[in-house]
Amino acid sequence: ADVVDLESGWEYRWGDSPFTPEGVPLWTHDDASGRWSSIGFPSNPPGRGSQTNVWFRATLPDGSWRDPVLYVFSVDLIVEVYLEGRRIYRFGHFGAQGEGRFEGWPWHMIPLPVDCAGKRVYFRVFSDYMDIGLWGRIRVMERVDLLLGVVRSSIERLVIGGFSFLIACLSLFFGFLSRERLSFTTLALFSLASGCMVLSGSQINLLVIDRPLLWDYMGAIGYFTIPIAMAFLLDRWLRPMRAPLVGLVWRFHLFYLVGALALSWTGMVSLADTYPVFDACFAISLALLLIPAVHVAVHGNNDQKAILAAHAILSLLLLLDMAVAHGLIPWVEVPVAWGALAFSLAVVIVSLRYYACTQVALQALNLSLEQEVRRRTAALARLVSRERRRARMLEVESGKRAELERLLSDLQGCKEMEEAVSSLPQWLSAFCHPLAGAYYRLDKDAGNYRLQASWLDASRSGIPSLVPVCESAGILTVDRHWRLPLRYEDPRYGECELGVLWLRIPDERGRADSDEDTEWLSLIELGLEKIGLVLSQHCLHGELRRLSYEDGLTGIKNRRFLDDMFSREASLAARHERPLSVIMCDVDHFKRFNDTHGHAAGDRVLRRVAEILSGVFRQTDLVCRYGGEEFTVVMPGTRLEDCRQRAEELRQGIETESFEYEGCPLGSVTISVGIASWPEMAVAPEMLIVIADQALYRAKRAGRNRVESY
Ligand SMILES: Nc1nc2c(ncn2[C@@H]2O[C@H](COP(=O)(O)OP(=O)(O)OP(=O)(O)O)[C@@H](O)[C@H]2O)c(=O)[nH]1
Repeated sequence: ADVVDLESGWEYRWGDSPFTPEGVPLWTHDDASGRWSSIGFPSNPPGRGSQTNVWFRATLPDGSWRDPVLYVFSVDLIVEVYLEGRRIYRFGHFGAQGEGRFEGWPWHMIPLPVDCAGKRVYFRVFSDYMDIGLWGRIRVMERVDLLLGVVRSSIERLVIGGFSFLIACLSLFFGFLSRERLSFTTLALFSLASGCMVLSGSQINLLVIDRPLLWDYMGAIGYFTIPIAMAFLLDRWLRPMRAPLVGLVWRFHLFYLVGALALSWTGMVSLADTYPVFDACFAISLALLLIPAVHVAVHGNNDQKAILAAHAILSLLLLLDMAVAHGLIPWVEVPVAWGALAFSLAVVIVSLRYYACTQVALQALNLSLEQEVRRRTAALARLVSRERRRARMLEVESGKRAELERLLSDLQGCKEMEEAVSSLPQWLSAFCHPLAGAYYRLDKDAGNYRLQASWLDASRSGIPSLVPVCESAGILTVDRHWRLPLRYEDPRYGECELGVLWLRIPDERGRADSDEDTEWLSLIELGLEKIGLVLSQHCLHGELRRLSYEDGLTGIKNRRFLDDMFSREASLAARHERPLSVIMCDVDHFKRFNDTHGHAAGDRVLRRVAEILSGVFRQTDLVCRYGGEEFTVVMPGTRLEDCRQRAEELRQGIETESFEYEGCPLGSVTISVGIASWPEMAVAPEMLIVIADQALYRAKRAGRNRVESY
């Protein structure tokens, strides 16, 4: 069908037509050509002055239409259309003076009769806006074609607007996820604004909701918000640099948005009038933002550069649209929607990139978290098993300590060192359990250690029966074994080694430096140390005992020893009915000897007599110095006759001995001997010493150098 542009052959006439009482405008009948002036396009005729009313007329073209309509892109501001004196269309309400209010900038579909060709159509226009008249395209066409065209032209805006809304949601979503929350929220605001702007300009809107002003408000909100979002984003990107001008721009535009909407909503100003002011401010703002934007474009990251490029495209398109709207360049439909699309695509790219980065970061985080969890779980397991081991070890340790205390008290209860030492192997095997091992005792003469005990499967782990002497006083690790010496203090020889303990290092660890090994080692070391102390004690006691029983001059036992031992020997003899004899002997005229040869020579004689005594009697006989030059011999199991014989041997031995002192002969000495035997001579063995002493007295009185019995 025909589509004919009606963009020439127009005439205009300032002012408003008078009307007949029937409402017919007289100017539609008045063909006074002189009052009408021709104009290329029915918009902003010259010589407006303060005029708010103007009429336009044109002759409708020829064409074949079934349902023709006149399509007008836009009108400033309200309009009535007349054909043959009859009003065929009205937008807005004209008052009695031909005045009216702004009611939006919709597109217009003015129905025409089928035979409209060649007829004059009149436009009555009112505008107190800076522009007056028709705007954009004016066409005569088939109604269906117009509607199809409207739908077709709207699809682009609907898609781009919808896309912008989607992007706004996406940006909000990323805003919640991202640390750059405010930047993404601003991008969302920007997308929302451009979406509103694009959608509000879609012509199909009026077919859905025929409220032009509503759509214009929506458009204004979107349009006025764009510089706010733009400047706010720049302000954030420029931080920490101070850019007070940028902050001022977005604050001003926010103030303008709220103020303009509030004023037009309350009717104090026309929404249409807020546009030119905004356009001027927007242009200035764009100029002000140019330098900061260039700074960000140079120094910013790729995301910022992409967003800025989209901003630049949208801003240029908006400036172009502005120039068209204010008649600075001829009318052309500026594809502002494409600017919004460019911006939305930039946001999509940034979001996708951010999403990809987030995914990578999330994966890395996930991985590191998993690793951290694994590491902590392992550490926890290690801690738990260590604590378990420690608890077990503590239990073992307290058991071992109690065991050690028992052993130490047992050891202390022993009378002699040897008794204590003999119980050690068995005890050590119990104390060292569950560690397999062996105990060796040092054989100094042979120069090696002899195996005393081995326990658990120690013998299978290659414990030899002999090991060589090692001088080390500390713990050694030898062939998967610990070697721990058992040492004690001997008052005569200093620190001595009694033996060594060999312990097999537990297989499951195989190391000597783990915590548990260290615990074991220190526990056993402590045990050996304490045992060493008790042994040292025994050794010291033995030495003290030896010293208290020994005669300092002759080295044989003294009177104290005799006193201690004699009662025991007497009881044993009585219990076992075993004979017992006692010899008491005394050097004759020793005073004289001393006086003659000196005390030192006397000492020498006494020492030699003691040696002879020790040589004459059996090991089991007790040879003691009774005091001064008097000696006693206790002979368990010896009858009187044997005793007498021995005493005689002794007497003769002394008599025949040639004493000398420092190479000088001292001559000979004699001894007097008294003997007593049980059961031959006494009722009870305890009486023997007294009886022997009396026999000695008798020998002295009988002339000395003789053996006498009681
Ligand atoms: N050199 C020396 N002399 C001693 C020791 N102990 C005692 N004597 C002396 O032995 C002498 C004992 O003298 P007496 O008890 O009178 O007896 P005695 O002279 O041997 O005369 P009889 O026993 O009667 O034969 C004293 O002079 C003591 O000083 C000693 O350890 N060394």
